[in-house]
Amino acid sequence: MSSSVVPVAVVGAAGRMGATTCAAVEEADGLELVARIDAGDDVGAAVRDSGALVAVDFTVPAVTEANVHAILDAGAHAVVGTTGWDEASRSRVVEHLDRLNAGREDGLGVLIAPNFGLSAVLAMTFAAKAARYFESAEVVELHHPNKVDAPSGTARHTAAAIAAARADAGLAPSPDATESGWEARGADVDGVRVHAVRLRGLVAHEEILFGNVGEQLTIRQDSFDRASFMPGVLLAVREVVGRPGLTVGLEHVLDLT
Ligand SMILES: NC(=O)c1ccc[n+]([C@@H]2O[C@H](COP(=O)([O-])OP(=O)(O)OC[C@H]3O[C@@H](n4cnc5c(N)ncnc54)[C@H](O)[C@@H]3O)[C@@H](O)[C@H]2O)c1
Ligand SMILES: O=C(O)C1=N[C@H](C(=O)O)CCC1
Repeated sequence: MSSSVVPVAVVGAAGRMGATTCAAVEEADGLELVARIDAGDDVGAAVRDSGALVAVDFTVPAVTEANVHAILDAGAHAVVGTTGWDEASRSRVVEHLDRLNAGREDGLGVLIAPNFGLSAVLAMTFAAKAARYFESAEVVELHHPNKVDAPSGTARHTAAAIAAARADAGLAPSPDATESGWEARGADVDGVRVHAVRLRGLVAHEEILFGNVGEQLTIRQDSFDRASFMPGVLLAVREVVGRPGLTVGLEHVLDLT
């Protein structure tokens, strides 16, 4: 393996996204797939023994944080697509990175992105820009019925960005006269209602709805094939090595912030 080639391990390699990522890495110039890791494997040992410089995690919410700690202890950077992260789990990763990187110039990096798809990242960016101008905002996410978590990580990331923009603009809560049947109003993510649809035939889709008197703005993105996520995954693999610490969201790598 020449020194310019980046060795990459994939964790969750037998899954929908992991298998797609393995194929993409094998096809990519300058990257070499050195490990396919899945349930039952010792993630840290497999990453360390493979000599991977970067490990990509597409597993399940219940295990992704533990996998990232194991990847870091194995001396590799992590690119994480698995969803289910919250402020507490992200903080524990930051603490781990701070300990490992103390005094180092070339510290380890972790890049977590709820969505690596360009259309999704742009939709989230446009929504954050539009949010301050509308009285009402709601998010609808639509996915295949094999998805284990709801709302999606993309919808949570979108709603959090909308909520931050609304707070920055000093907006009042969106109007809602609901008195009963709150279970039909969807999840409350930072004060933004998020609705989840699961339907055979779908892959990954999101609609962001903004409303004012007499008008509506709808921002929609569709991922019809998991190939749509791969340019972003490969970009993250190449970028994470030079980004010590925790980066959350591909928008920071696409110069959209
Ligand atoms: N960021 C993005 O762009 C993006 C895109 C699609 C999916 N996702 C997320 O990626 C995750 C995986 O989605 P999927 O559709 O590939 O799921 P999947 O169920 O098809 O794949 C998950 C894989 O992880 C493996 N696994 C489970 N526990 C493990 C462990 N402890 N160690 C190693 N491997 C383990 C499973 O055996 C399986 O092969 C989900 O959280 C999903 O929300 C993110
Ligand atoms: O297929 C999935 O599962 C997806 N999960 C991510 C999310 O939860 O936002 C990204 C879209 C596809």
